[in-house]
Amino acid sequence: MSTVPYVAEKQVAIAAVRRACTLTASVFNKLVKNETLTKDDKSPVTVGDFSAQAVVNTILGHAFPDDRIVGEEDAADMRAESGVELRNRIVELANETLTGPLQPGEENIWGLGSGKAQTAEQIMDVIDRGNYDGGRTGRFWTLDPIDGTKGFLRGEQYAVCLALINNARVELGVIGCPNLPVSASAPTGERGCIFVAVRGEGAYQIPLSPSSTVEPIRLQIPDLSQDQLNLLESVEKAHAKLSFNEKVAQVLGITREPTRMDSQAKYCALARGDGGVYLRMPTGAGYREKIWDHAPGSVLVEEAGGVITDSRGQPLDFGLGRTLGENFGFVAAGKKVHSRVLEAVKKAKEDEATGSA
Ligand SMILES: Nc1ncnc2c1ncn2[C@@H]1O[C@H](COP(=O)(O)O)[C@@H](O)[C@H]1OP(=O)(O)O
Ligand SMILES: [Mg+2]
Ligand SMILES: [Mg+2]
Ligand SMILES: [Mg+2]
Repeated sequence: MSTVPYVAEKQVAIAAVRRACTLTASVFNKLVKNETLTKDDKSPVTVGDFSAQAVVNTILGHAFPDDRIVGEEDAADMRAESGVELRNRIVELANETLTGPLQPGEENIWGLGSGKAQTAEQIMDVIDRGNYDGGRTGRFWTLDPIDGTKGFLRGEQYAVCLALINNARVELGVIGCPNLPVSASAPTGERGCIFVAVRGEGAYQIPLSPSSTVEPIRLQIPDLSQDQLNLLESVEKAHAKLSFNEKVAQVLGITREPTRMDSQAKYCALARGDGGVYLRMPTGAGYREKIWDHAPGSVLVEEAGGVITDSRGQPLDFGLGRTLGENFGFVAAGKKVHSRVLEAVKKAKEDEATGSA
């Protein structure tokens, strides 16, 4: 008799992402000026990022005490003498979310709905449980508490992203998108969805609200016709070489405008057929992509029948540590389109090298 893998992990991951999404959505409406910091790499981080990491790590810690976590944030700024205000706000937000009443689907998750608040020290320690370095062997989670912080700050797309990796293979991915329309055909309609994939078990879209009775939707990347095809790409010019995307689109004969969207919501859009190709090329500034920025998206795309590789067609390696190593960019698409895109990238690179474009 075969058993369905990762049932408990999936339930816990969905509950954790749901709670974190409730937190980030409410923080957005209340954010004030000094609640956003600039990190050493010049990227922004908000009280929402820290407290969402505290919430997810706490839930994972209760459910799977031996599991390690590779999380984007750490508590160093909160521990600094100047960080008192920041710390108090994050502790308040995290406790508010963790002590909220038990939701459907959380019945077996110990520690939730207990009403028991954590101390500041405990919150900082639990955020720092995300300091694991990753690697080739063993089991660990990756967490990006707010992916696309710039999109979050603009009130646009962002995502809470969680994945489980075992021996360098992504086994489970859960992506919460509080601002993503439930259906691309109703862009001004209801917003908020979660995307879930377990290796070998398919990719699904489920409602963000735990009390919704809407059934999961199985996702399969459709075979898009040439005139339906377009590129999914970053909003931020510093994150991806958008001028190169334009050349690739030309080579492919794509006529539709690209869809620009922050965060791993791009992988979710691809998985449900809202756009045919996610192309992310390095800007040349030496940025190394992080495993938490692609782990859940990669399993989602693969389980929706698609393919994800670097721009040379090589598989992504999640066993190298916190980063994906040397950055050759990413190509994700349905099977047939993917090989065409790799050819087009090659051609655009050659044209660039010979100056013929
Ligand atoms: N210089 C950079 N180049 C590429 N990606 C970056 C850079 N700085 C931050 N990022 C990360 O890129 C992702 C956003 O990409 P996109 O613009 O396509 O949404 C985020 O994970 C963001 O981190 P963060 O999680 O802090 O927002
Ligand atoms: Mg960040
Ligand atoms: Mg990110
Ligand atoms: Mg982030």
